[in-house]
Amino acid sequence: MSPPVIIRGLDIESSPQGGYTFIRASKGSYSVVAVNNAQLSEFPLFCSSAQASFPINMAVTSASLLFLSTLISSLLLWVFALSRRGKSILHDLRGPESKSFWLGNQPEYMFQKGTGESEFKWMGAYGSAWRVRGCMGEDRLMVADPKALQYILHASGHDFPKTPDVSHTIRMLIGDGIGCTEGEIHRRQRKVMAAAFSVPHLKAFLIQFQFTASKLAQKWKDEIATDPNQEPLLNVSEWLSRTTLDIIGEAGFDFDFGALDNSHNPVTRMYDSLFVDSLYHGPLDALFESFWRYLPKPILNLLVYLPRREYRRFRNYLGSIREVARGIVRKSIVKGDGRDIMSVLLRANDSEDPRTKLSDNEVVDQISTLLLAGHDTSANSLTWFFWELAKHPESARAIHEEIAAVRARIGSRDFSISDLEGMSTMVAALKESMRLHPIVWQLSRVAANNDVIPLAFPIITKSGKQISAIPICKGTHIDMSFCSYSRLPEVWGEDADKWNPERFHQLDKEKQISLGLYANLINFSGGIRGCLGWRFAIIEMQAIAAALLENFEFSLPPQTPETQITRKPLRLMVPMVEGSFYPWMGLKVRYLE
Ligand code: HEM
Repeated sequence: MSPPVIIRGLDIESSPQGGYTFIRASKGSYSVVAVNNAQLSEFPLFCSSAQASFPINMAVTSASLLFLSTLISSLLLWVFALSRRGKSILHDLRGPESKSFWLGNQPEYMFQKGTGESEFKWMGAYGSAWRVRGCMGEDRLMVADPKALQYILHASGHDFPKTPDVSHTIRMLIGDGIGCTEGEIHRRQRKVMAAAFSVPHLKAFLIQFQFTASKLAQKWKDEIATDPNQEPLLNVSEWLSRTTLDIIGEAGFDFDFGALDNSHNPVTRMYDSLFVDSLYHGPLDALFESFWRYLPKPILNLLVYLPRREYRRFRNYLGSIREVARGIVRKSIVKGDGRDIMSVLLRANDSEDPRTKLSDNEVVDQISTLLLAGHDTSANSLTWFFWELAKHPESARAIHEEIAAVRARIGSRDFSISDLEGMSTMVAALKESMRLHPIVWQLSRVAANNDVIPLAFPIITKSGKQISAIPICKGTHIDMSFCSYSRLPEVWGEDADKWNPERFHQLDKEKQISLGLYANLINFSGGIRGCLGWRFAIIEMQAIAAALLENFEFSLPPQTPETQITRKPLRLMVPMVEGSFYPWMGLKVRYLE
């Protein structure tokens, strides 16, 4: 009897395919117990012992056919993988051994318990660049080196596009928005969108950020007033997510999602669960997605119709968001003179050459892009910031004092951009928290040509040579490990693993290799695909942080296995406690009288 096959992500009670019913048989495996509701004796999936209702000869024939086709395809894949391995010139790079030909090292970093645990170990052993194995023996390059990242993101234009699997997953969520277009289409979309992110426009949003932040502060005061200990445990991650959804709604599209007022708001609820299915991703998903790069686009576009819960969720999400987005575009066109991002974008688009203008559908899909790119990203980054302050009360105290001093100086008016920028203790703590917790913890790219990647910090190869550049072949996959760069001792100092906001006052900027868009951090990526909303995010995060830290103090709840936070490596790095299915960052919040 062949061993049971692990199928993750299937509903236990029923499967959409052909009326099979599955039950969990043993550790993570599933067995078929009924076909079209006819009860069978239980048998592991794909096993030939379905004699209870299949005729024996039919079962044997199908099993033999299955065995033969598996053997032939395995052989073909093996030959294919070997031929690819021959082409790779990464084999002299040091890197972790892989336990599986099929999956390589992928499970060690895609499904690790805490984001970066494997990469930090590898970086310690091999330096700032190393080889990892992808699926089917593929050699991939993993880099944390600032010069290498600089070269891939900034210097090489469109020579390192996104990998097709990643691009396609993004396309399932945002349609044809800027996040998944390449080459000329990307250039065209970015030009129009950049107009909406000019500095004067963004500065005008400060009032909106402050209005929504004070609404959140009022909600928390109400929660505190009704708590018997005046110090409730709040899921800060969820509150911030609702706050930033309302902000991007108002500032982005002059649209009120009402997320802070109503947690049952359908859009908020869609976001709450959008990525939960990736919790169930397992090795088979990694293997499946590694084939995507060989599929032509028309076939890729059909994948979303596969009967998987995750894809169904993505389809429903994109359908609903496009409905909302069409309404927003209609309203902005009628209004004509709005100051929100979408209105500015529409005006910029109108004055474009008709040949390079965004089509109506492209405009609609920029809304889903901005919603996805511009809401949980800021919320998540702020969540880690408040967590760090709860762990480091001395830093929090210094910030409270700094804000109080500014308040004493300016009286009751709102903080201006220069007041916020002048809060150097708070700004340094925000940077330090972003450095320790880059929520986009890695990005993958593929080399469009044979190339040579320069390194700032030379590495030693397997054959003992010291090299300061890595030659790569066209088609090589590169995993840019943002979480590793952010802890590189050569860049951040020997205490790179530790919380030390002071470092941002002490770093020798002359010695650092200029990378990324803000404070030499890589959180916003960089170059031609760098985050368009980074200034928006910085002003937004500073405004929310100041509004909350002027009023509240954060502390950790008693630490038990149930309250221990892990940095879950989902599509974004999110806080979770073991066994939960939603982002969770429970902090005790006290009102500062
Ligand atoms: C702390 C908050 C944020 C972080 C950490 C962040 C991070 C990133 C990163 C890493 C990328 C590159 C993704 C890739 O290459 O696949 C990106 C792209 C992008 N971000 Fe952000 N982002 C943040 C906030 C925002 C906000 C608030 C907006 C809009 C209001 C925004 C809009 C965009 C857009 C439009 C792109 C696509 C750029 C392109 O492909 O050319 N982001 N962001």
